[in-house]
Amino acid sequence: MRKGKVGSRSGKKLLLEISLTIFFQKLQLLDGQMLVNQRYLTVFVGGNRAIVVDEPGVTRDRLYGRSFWGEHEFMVVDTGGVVTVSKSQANVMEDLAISTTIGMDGISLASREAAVARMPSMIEKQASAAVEESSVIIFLVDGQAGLTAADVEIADWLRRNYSNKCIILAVNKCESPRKGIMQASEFWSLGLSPLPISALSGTGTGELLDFVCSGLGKIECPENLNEEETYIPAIAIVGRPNVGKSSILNALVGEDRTIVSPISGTTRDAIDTEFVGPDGQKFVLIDTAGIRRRATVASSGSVTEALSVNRAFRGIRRSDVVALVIEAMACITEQDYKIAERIEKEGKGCLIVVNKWDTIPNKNQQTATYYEQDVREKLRTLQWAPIVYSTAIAGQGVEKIIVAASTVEKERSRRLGTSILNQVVQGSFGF
Ligand SMILES: Nc1nc2c(ncn2[C@@H]2O[C@H](COP(=O)(O)OP(=O)(O)OP(=O)(O)O)[C@@H](O)[C@H]2O)c(=O)[nH]1
Repeated sequence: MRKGKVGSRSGKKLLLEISLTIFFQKLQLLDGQMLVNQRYLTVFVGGNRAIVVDEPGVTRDRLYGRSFWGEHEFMVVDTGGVVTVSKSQANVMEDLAISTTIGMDGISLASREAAVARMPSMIEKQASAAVEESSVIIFLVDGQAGLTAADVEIADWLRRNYSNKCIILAVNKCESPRKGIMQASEFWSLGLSPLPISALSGTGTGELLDFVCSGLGKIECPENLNEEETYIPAIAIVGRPNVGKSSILNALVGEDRTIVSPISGTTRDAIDTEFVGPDGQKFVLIDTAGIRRRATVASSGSVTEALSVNRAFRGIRRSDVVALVIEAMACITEQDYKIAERIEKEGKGCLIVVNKWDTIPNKNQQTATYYEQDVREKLRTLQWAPIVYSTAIAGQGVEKIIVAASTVEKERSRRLGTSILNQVVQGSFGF
């Protein structure tokens, strides 16, 4: 669904095939150049999509942003910066992962270390998936640092595996047009035509976008779709860290759309994915970062986490329905209650997902009833929200989440006649 099927913008007849990947090479990330690179993404999609922190390894999942250039519409994919991982680089990445994760996941040190060690390859898998599904690849190199061994390695890898795709070599940080030509000339040896650009000043980015558009295929799109036809309800998946939000998303879409790990704080950006439900209805699923207590986030001093939580709140605001995920064994915590309050305050539709249902021992027919009583008792603000039980790692119960979300969304958008509204307001129904 996601690939090649962007929604339409009224008045546009042609859409260009989506997917243009900008992937950052690892050395650039480790040099702390991500800030500039991310600005480059911002130049493309506008606004403030990706978390931008001058700290390596922040982006982990694939991040999609819709972009326009002239009459053309396409999707830009931002990825983590791992494409080629040598042993020494992998070690650095492990250290980074250790130093930047939240660390309240309750797993043993050995499991944690093993999970951290797997992180670079998982980020790399996400980056490769983005390259795989893209029509155009922008290979971004650093014009100020000059040609590096990693550039050569990546160019070889791209030529070997993706010669059928349009690959554009963009030499970033060429602020001065005259000097830029000199800076770029060094990269001819990669066997691709280097294009000097500056994400900072915007120099050359127009030309780059012209190249991008010429490399994209055309998709016919029906003209003048009305608002109702283009409206796609959004479901935000929110909850405390490590409750299984990403696992639910992956189980629903049937692929590793986001990285799942026992380390809490794995998801950082809010990840949007279009999804078609069993009855053909489309949804946008928004996977969000785990939300810890405000005081805990503040005392951790992590800017990345603070921004992640901010994105999660924005995810709630952008959504129509929120799936509040709680962990079965932990039952309702104070933080779950706080998140529930937030959802209620935002006026969103909601369902409660009790995930990791498999971890409850000796279940019988009464278990869900007892559980429900407890949830109702402790989450009074969401009395009206349906409850769904799931075991995301086995894909059990996840389809019920969509069914419940769809019902909530329909109820939420139901139009009431004036007379019913008057009756409600006047308290005829006992409200
Ligand atoms: N037993 C069990 N484990 C699960 C289930 N769902 C997820 N997990 C495990 O819980 C851990 C966290 O899963 P994630 O999907 O990454 O959790 P998350 O809520 O997205 O985590 P953050 O990104 O940290 O907020 C992983 O080790 C998963 O394998 C489930 O239904 N049952």
